[in-house]
Amino acid sequence: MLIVLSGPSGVGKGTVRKAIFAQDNNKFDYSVSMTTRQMRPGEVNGKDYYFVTKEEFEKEIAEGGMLEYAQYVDNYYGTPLKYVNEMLDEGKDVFLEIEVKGAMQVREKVPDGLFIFLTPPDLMELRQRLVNRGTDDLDVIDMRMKKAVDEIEMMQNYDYAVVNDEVEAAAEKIKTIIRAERWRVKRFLPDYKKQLGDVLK
Ligand SMILES: Nc1nc2c(ncn2[C@@H]2O[C@H](COP(=O)(O)OP(=O)(O)O)[C@@H](O)[C@H]2O)c(=O)[nH]1
Ligand SMILES: Nc1ncnc2c1ncn2[C@@H]1O[C@H](COP(=O)(O)OP(=O)(O)O)[C@@H](O)[C@H]1O
Repeated sequence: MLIVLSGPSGVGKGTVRKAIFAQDNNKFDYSVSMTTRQMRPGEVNGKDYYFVTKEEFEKEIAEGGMLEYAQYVDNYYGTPLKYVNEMLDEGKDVFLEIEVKGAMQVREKVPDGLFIFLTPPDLMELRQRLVNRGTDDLDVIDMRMKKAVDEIEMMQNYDYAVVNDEVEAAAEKIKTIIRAERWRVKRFLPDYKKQLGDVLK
C-alpha cells in the first residue's frame, strides 16, 4: 500500500510525519525525497532528503526516475521511483510526505493508494503557525496563505482529512486510518483472484 500524507504549506506535515516515525512500531517505510534546496543545520543527506544539484535532479526527471516532483519556492522536490517500487514489490507499505501538486501526480499513477490530507483547525491558526515558525516575512506569509486556500480546495481529491490540532493526536489518527485501510476488500480481492488462477491451473 502506498500512503500519501499531504496538505497545505505550514500545516505541520513534516512535524506530524516525524511524530509518526518517532515511534518504532510502524509497519511502513518512509520514502526519502530528493531536493535541490540547501541542507539545513542538523539535516542528514539520505535521511532527511537526498540533496542534489538542479542538474542532477533534471537528469533524474529526464531519465524517468521520479514518481512525482514539484517545484516549490524555487526548488525541486520529488519522490525517487526506484525505492518506492522496491518496497511495494517486497509487499511493504511506503509512506510519502509531499505537497499537493505532487500528491495529485501520484493519485493519477497509483489510484488505489491511500491519500490523507492534513488540514489546520482553521485559517487563523495556520497563519499563526507560519508566524511562529519565523522562517518567512509577513508579506511572504500572506502569499503562502493565499496559496494555502487553493491547496485546501484540493482536499476533495483525498480519501481522509485529518485536523492537525495537536501533533500527537494527529499522528495517532493517521495511524488508525492506516491500520483500518489494510482491511479494505479491494486490497484482498486481486490477490485471491491471482490465487484462484494458480489453483485452477
Ligand atoms: N511533491 C513533493 N513535495 C515534497 C517532497 N518532499 C517534501 N515535499 C514538500 O515540500 C515542501 C517544502 O519542504 P521543506 O523545504 O522541507 O520545508 P518545510 O517542510 O516547510 O520545512 C513541504 O510541503 C514538503 O511536504 C517530494 O518528494 N515531493
Ligand atoms: N499541531 C500543531 N500545533 C501547533 N504548532 C504546530 C503543530 N504542528 C506543527 N506546528 C508548527 O507549525 C509550523 C509548520 O510545521 P511544518 O511541519 O514545518 O509544516 P509543513 O511541513 O506542512 O510545511 C512549525 O513551526 C511547527 O512547529
